[in-house]
Amino acid sequence: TVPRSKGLRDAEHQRASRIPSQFSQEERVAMKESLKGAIQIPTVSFNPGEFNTTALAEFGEYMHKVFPTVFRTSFIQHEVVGEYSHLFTVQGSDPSLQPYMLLAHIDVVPAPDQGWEVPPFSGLERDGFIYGRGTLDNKNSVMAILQALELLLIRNYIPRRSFFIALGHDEEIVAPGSISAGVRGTWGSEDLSPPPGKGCPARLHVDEGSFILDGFIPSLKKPFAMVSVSEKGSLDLMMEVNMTPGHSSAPPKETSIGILAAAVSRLEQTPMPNMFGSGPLKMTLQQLANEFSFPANVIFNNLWLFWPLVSRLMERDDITNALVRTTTAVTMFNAGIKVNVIPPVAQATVNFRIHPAQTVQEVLKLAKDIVVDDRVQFHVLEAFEPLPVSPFDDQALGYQLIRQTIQSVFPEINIVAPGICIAQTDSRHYTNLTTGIYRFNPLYLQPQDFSGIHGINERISVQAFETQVKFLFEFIQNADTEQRPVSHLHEL
Ligand SMILES: CCCCCCCC/C=C\CCCCCCCC(=O)N[C@@H](CCCCN)C(=O)O
Ligand SMILES: [Zn+2]
Ligand SMILES: [Zn+2]
Repeated sequence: TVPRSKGLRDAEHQRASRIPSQFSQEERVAMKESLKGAIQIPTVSFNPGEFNTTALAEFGEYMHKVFPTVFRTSFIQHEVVGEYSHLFTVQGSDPSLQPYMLLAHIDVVPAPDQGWEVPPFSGLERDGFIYGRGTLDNKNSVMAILQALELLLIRNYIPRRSFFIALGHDEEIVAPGSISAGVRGTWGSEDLSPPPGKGCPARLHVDEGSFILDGFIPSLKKPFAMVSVSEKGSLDLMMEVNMTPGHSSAPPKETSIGILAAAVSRLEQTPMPNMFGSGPLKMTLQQLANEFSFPANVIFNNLWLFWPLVSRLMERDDITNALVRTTTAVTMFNAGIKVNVIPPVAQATVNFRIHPAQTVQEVLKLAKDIVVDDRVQFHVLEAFEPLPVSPFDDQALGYQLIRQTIQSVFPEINIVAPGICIAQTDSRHYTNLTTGIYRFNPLYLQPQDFSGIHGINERISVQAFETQVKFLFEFIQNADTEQRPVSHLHEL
């Protein structure tokens, strides 16, 4: 008999053992209530070492409560890393298939009540939406990943391809990333060959960091899925001015506050150079070109000619501006001790998000050339270079698995394009483990929803969360393909 080709057997196997992503009404109610319960636990991380440890510990217990099957399944190992992060190793039946990793984070940024329609840690449901800090960033992913696994296990699913679930508790702060530090510690930070029994380090990661984008580009009426194959770098720069304190009845010409305020103002008034055309954005727009209406489709199909116009148009909106340049955000200003005392010190912190065509050092030098005042001291608090571009061609297993799952769960979406994440994710800690790092949240996002991330009235629709669970339910099964990742060397 002629042996079946591996591919055919693989496809047949996939079809034969496929578990349909249909959930009972009871399961659908339970999953939304589980998300609400997660939102109600205030796992806020403030600054390095400043976490709500009570809430983080409570969240660990909560996961055991709502996902009992995950925790009692023999082929799933659960480890607590760095006291409050969680690493699940799901052992597949075919050890020859290289594993992958699903990343999400438990911690959230603070959320003062002011401006919220409902209390930010209430998890209240209104008009089909669940409100709360973390509903988009990023407890939705924590809960959707574990929920999908729980539902698969209840249906007697056994994975062929091993995978890891890494749930960090310090993603939102300046930190080495305990879960990734813990994982590197377990797997060996430089050595890609793992210790015995730990399984190969994951060859692809899927994390937060992009969405199905709807309404972000004028004249692009249709939503499209952008899978972030890279992410901007970051530079947290603290600027400081020190002066001799004194009586405010005889003030100097300039105080430390005045000097620093002028420096900060110069930074804000002098945007970093527009780098349109160097980085993934041009690729994203070229893939979208035919989705635009006339005359935009002509413009985006001829960027060689129209790029100056496009780069100027993209500057107009805060979000698309973040795609064409290194952004400058003055986020903290602390100074003064008393109304009648000349302030001895003034400090301001600037958060730069670095375009892939620039480096930390280049941005630091540009900032100094803009401030141009020797009385202002520069202190780098944290810095990360822009990440390399992950492969996204037909051979890129991770990208193709995401694309395949998008097309099955969101059949109405006909464009999946690679792009760049304008924010940072924990995936930046894993660049020494894999080149296949992808950032995608299977949710529709409109500009007004983006303002909820780290802002007020962050919310997710019940339907969107259920679809996110469905996506992961499908993705985990799609990953059971026998296809093997191909090592890539990729230049944009
Ligand atoms: C051409 C199409 C237009 C693209 C429009 C992009 C719209 C924005 C989409 C996604 C942005 C990702 C936001 C969600 C992830 C945020 C993760 C986060 O908050 N990370 C923190 C990490 C902080 C680490 C300590 N420094 C952050 O970036 O601040
Ligand atoms: Zn996040
Ligand atoms: Zn965040």
